[in-house]
Amino acid sequence: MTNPSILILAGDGIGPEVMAEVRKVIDWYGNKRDLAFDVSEDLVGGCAYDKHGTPLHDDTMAKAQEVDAVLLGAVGGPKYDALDFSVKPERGLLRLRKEMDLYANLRPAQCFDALADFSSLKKDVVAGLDIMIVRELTSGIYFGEPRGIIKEGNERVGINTQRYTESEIARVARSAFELARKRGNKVCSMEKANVMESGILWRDVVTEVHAAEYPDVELSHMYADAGAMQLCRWPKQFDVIVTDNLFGDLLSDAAAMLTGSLGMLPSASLGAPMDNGRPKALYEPVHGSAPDIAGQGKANPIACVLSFAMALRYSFDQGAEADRLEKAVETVLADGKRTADLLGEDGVTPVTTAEMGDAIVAALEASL
Ligand SMILES: NC(=O)C1=CN([C@@H]2O[C@H](COP(=O)(O)OP(=O)(O)OC[C@H]3O[C@@H](n4cnc5c(N)ncnc54)[C@H](O)[C@@H]3O)[C@@H](O)[C@H]2O)C=CC1
Ligand SMILES: CC(C)CC(=O)C(=O)O
Ligand SMILES: [Mg+2]
Repeated sequence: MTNPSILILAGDGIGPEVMAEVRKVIDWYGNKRDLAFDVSEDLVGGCAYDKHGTPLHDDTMAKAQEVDAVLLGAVGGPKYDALDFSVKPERGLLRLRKEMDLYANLRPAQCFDALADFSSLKKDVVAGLDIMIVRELTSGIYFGEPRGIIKEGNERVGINTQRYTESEIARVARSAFELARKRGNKVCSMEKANVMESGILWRDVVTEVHAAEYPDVELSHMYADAGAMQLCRWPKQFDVIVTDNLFGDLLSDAAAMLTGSLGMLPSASLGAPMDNGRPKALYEPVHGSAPDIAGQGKANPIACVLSFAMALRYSFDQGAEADRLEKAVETVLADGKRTADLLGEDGVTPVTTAEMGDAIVAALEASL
């Protein structure tokens, strides 16, 4: 039997730094759990532009379509800010998501007990928090046409289009309802049906899918601005939140801070099942390339490590090993290990990115 295949696209900025720690974890599984993966690496984002003049080479795109899972670090950075929009690093990531048809982006926000004091909210508001944001990932305003910057009279006009079809809304709604059934059985759908036609359609379709296929799941609706407020006020009222591409992007960064840091939030981007019954999948931290700390050994690798835990769960049918890895992260945090982003003012010396990765591997080892 061949090993499951993984394509690593570490990308730019802190991407390669956090991915180096995931490599340690992957190697540990190969050596200690008889869970070997065929790992290949390639370029995406600014580093791909530097080499090929495009943020995603066609060969890389083809490889991504073939493997069992893609692990991505992050893309972008100030070096590429002035590039033409068509070759910006971020466009490489958007192309991957679109062409792999990864429509359901799962962004779990869980607050580890050891970090409940550190969250930007009060301890009782976040302790035990476990919510799942399901963000639509392949449509909406990041992809809609027309788009561009045009000249109108004497001034420029920037245009983006929010566009959703019924089927795009229905399939991500189903992902959210299916997940809810395995969790707290509640879905809150967020849009702005008060001011956007796409929001009206979103609400209608989610309501129809619910009535026809998931009447056992509790469904509520919220305008996304009020949802942002409720996420900060009392996040534990939510179980699964389903929302569009733009609102999901914003709400998940906000949810990250409930857990302590943007460096804590993993994600899984899932598409339709392949021939083997597993979804097409890409796993990546929610954060970006963090140019302000890149190259300094300060990046928190936990979001990327937890993204690999999601790969173990959703792509490789290794739920128990995913639990083991999440537990290892919990142990390391309970032991007081903190990267700089998780430090308060109490004078604790931060660990480096590599030290955090080593500590996670040591905790895995101790779990045997
Ligand atoms: N999926 C991706 O590849 C994403 C790429 N980006 C790109 O990244 C670049 C920088 O964007 P920003 O808005 O600064 O967002 P960012 O997520 O890179 O950073 C925001 C803040 O969070 C901190 N941070 C992020 N990840 C961290 C980690 N693992 N450990 C410790 N601190 C961490 C950063 O130091 C920074 O202060 C841009 O080019 C942007 O387009 C942004 C978001 C997602
Ligand atoms: C490059 C952006 C589209 C990525 C982003 O901010 C995200 O997906 O969270
Ligand atoms: Mg984002």
